[in-house]
Amino acid sequence: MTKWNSIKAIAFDLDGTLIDSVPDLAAATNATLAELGLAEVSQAQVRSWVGNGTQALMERAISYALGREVSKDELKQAMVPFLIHYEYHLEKHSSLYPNVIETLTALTQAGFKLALVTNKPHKFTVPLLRAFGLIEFFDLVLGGDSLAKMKPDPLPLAHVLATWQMQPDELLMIGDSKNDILAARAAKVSSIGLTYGYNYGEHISLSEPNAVCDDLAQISEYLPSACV
Ligand SMILES: O=C(O)COP(=O)(O)O
Ligand SMILES: [Mg+2]
Repeated sequence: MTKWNSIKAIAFDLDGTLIDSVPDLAAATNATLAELGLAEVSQAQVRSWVGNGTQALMERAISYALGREVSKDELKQAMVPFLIHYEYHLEKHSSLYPNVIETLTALTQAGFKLALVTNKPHKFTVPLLRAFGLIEFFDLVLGGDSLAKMKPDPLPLAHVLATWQMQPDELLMIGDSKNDILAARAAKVSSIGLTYGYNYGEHISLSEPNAVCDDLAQISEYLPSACV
């Protein structure tokens, strides 16, 4: 098995990688749709719409419920209740995937620096990380609105590299979505795709990450046992 001996830092995606957040995203989506007098959608539908931030999720949900495109104004109005509902639901029915704490603990102890690079708005990311006891693992947390562009743009990963004064071959991106893999490729960073998360209903291997894992614990097989 190839080991990436140059890796010193790892950028983790959040939704579908560390936390199964769809139950709460679906609850907030449906509470918003109900306020707008629209029919509920299923968790499976929400799962296929997650990936480009909360605004894109709401746009997809309302457009599905209305059966037509959503205007900028309609979306802006819908985001007001959605943000309130998501703040309320946030972690209530979400859960950690297997081996998350164990893997992050082992990586930290081995000396890797960890960044969290999500498309979720920053104001939800930090409380969610806190609620699941993850915040202390990360030296840098970037939300989808922290910079001018979100994944699949390479900007967030370029920001991590610049902040830590690292070369692309020293960083590894781990995520469940094509947005993570495309962002990594564009930043010339290697990536591992996870099969258990959300990827618009597509298998992550179709996005051609450098490796594919079914469980987060498997990523250590690709890394040196200690970061020197
Ligand atoms: O908020 C989203 O749509 C996806 O978030 P993620 O980048 O952590 O998967
Ligand atoms: Mg994700």
